[in-house]
Amino acid sequence: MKIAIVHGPNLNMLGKRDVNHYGMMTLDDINCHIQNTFPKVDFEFFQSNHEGAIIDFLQETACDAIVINAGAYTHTSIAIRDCLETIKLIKVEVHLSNIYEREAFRKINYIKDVVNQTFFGKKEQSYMDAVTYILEKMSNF
Ligand SMILES: O=C1C[C@@](O)(C(=O)O)C[C@@H](O)[C@@H]1O
Repeated sequence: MKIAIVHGPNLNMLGKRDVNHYGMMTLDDINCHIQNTFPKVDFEFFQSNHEGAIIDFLQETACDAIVINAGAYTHTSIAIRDCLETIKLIKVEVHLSNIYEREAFRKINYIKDVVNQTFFGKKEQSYMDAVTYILEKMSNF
């Protein structure tokens, strides 16, 4: 069982972004934290600042489930939404910050209704909750 962890634009800049919203961890810290928390799970980590590259990755993935933080594309990308809608895997959306308690434009979410679940507002813990959700869901199959 392999889980893809997909990080969208600007998430490679974690550590330099607003710590109040995103926490202190860098992207490498978060990826290591995920792997260390779930040592028996095989992960594929992917980050891109490019919408098309994210879509290419999603279309080609051989993973069994997807965790995606689409970053700002969450609020703009019908293309990523359409891509996720086509993929018949367990898909979980995450956000470090609470997108529903920030600017109005962050309340627009093109992704939330083409994924199984969304976790947000708990900084890196949002990713851990997403992986736990997937593992529980897969153990029920
Ligand atoms: O880049 C990001 C990160 C984010 O997805 C989050 O993880 O909280 C929230 C988005 O609104 C923002 O554009």
